[in-house]
Amino acid sequence: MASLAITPFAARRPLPVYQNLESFPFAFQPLTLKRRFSVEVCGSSFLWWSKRPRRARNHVCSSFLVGSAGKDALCTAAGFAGAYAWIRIFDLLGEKNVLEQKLSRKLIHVSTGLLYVMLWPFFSASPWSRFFALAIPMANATRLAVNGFGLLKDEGFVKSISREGTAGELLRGPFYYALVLSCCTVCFWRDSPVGMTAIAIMCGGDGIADIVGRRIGGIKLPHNTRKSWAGSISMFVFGFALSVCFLYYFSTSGYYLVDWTSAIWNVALISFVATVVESLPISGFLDDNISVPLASVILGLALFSTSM
Ligand SMILES: Nc1ccn([C@@H]2O[C@H](COP(=O)(O)OP(=O)(O)OP(=O)(O)O)[C@@H](O)[C@H]2O)c(=O)n1
Ligand SMILES: C/C(=C\CO)CCC[C@H](C)CCC[C@H](C)CCCC(C)C
Repeated sequence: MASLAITPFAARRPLPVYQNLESFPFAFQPLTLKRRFSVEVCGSSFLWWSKRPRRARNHVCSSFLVGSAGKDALCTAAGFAGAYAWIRIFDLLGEKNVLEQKLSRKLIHVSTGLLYVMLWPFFSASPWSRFFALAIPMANATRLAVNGFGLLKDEGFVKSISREGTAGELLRGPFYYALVLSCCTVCFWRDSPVGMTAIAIMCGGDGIADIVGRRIGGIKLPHNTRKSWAGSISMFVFGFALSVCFLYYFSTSGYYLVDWTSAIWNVALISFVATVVESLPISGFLDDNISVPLASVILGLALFSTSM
């Protein structure tokens, strides 16, 4: 099994969170640092937290939670608006014939999940923040279901998300996609590399395989003549590169420490296995948006388990 690759700061040192946040490279930094004491208390470990006198603890934490709830609500609202606007842009580009429907759909597949994960560090250190983040893919899953079942008819939305322009399609690949983002948010959130690696490979890797495979094509795979070497190699390369970018992004934001030598090997192995799974002729009964993240999560749990 792999050696210690990634260690959450909280597991190593009792009070590191504000130090991590000092290297936080984003616009929300002043807001976070003003609440330094609160962040230390709630964002570190409950063990340390429970050693505080009860009255002081309640006071600090209730003010922290109220402040963080406002910040989290703002991030959730930005996510709702961002997702709506982003899909609308692709809808307009499709309408104006700037992008063909298949490419527009794949660009949405590649970009939305990656942008969603990039939003995670903007949420507060509250233990509830992941549930605020969860509201974003859940709201989009609801939008897909409502349109997919025909309860609402948003033609632009259906056109930019579906392959053939039929509403029923939204209930398959796109719906699974939103569910996978939701599950990774709840189960892994930002102090684990497992979920973000699975998302990077599902969004970036699998999406790019389609874009490159359709355009370059060329020699087909021996075990699946619908897929090409060009598609699979680009899936491996982009899945790997985007996963490494996420590890860098979240480690420099202070969520965990990375031992790069073993982390790179772990991510390469996960990307390779996910690429092999994507290449198998099984998408008729198991959608790529389930098989690829499932394989990545299982392997990620095994490889990163010593350091969780
Ligand atoms: N490893 C891969 C993956 C995809 N492709 C290309 O991308 C197309 C779409 O692949 P895929 O996404 O697996 O097909 P669908 O499931 O039909 O599409 P979607 O994921 O958009 O639902 C394939 O026909 C093929 O031309 C490829 O060449 N090599
Ligand atoms: C076409 C898709 C998958 C088919 O393989 C992707 C569907 C995307 C969903 C409709 C929208 C998902 C939105 C994200 C959860 C949030 C993005 C937020 C960000 C700020 C843009």
